[in-house]
This record gives sequence, structure tokens and C-alpha cells, in this order.
Amino acid sequence: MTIAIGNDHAGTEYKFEIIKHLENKGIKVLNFGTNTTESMDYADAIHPVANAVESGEATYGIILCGSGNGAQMTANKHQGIRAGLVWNNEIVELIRLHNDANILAIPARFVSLQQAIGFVDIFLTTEFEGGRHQNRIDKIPTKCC
Ligand SMILES: O=C(CO)[C@H](O)[C@H](O)[C@H](O)COP(=O)(O)O
Repeated sequence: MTIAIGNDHAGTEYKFEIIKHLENKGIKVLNFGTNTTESMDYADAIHPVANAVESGEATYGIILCGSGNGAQMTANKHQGIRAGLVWNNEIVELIRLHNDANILAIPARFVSLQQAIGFVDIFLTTEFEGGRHQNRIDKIPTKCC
């Protein structure tokens, strides 16, 4: 499994801990985020993550910014991406079970590091349920309006 990770300045600290956590499990990580806490524009770090997931270079993506919203909005502009913003363990489970999310969006300023790492573990170990949820995903427009 390969994970693409991206972050703005608000997610840098958690990003490094998440990378350490994943590499300790033998998971390959592609780091597209900023490595400093100097202010930057989240879109510059998130588009490369979405591209890596869309192309198949990465199995899943993990993105972090302060609220998680800028990162999630950016990723979801990509046709092959379903990025879910999470704030508790059950929501993480649901973005995999029901939405087959391929990118996890973490609001680094609103959850603890321990929570964030827990979210990553749940995201990577929960399988999509398929069935009725597949029908619904199929109706998410990829080109609209
Ligand atoms: O979602 C975001 C932007 O829509 C993120 O939370 C950013 O990390 C945040 O806006 C950064 O804020 P800052 O005041 O520039 O540090």
C-alpha cells in the first residue's frame, strides 16, 4: 500500500507524526505537503495528493489543514476523488463503509494528534460495504452543470 500525504502549514506537525506511524507499519508514504510551519496555500499541497490517488500511484490519500475544509474542497474538485472530512471515529468508519472515500481529510487544529492517528488507522482498515452505497456513489456527478 502507498499513501500520498499533503498538508499546509497548519498540518505540518501532525503530518510528520502520521508519516512516522505509517512507515513503522511498513507503509510507503509519498509526501507532497509543506515540511515547515511557514504560511502557504493548501491547494498547492493538496492537488498533487489528489493526482497521485487518481493516477493510481497512491492507494489512498491523507490531507491536513487547519479545519480540513480547504483541503477537502480542493481534493473533491478532482473527478476520481472522494475526500471525507472527519471529526470522530464513527465518521471515519462511515466515509469508508458508505462513501468509499479514497482521501481522508483531517482538521489538524480541531482534533488531538492521538485522534488524528486513530483516524488514519480506522481509515486504512475499513472496507467499503458496496451494495446500495455503490449505487449512490455512481450517482455522484463527475461532470456537472
Ligand atoms: O481550511 C482551511 C482554509 O480553508 C485551512 O484551515 C487552513 O489551514 C487555514 O485557513 C489556515 O489559516 P491561517 O490563518 O492562514 O494559518
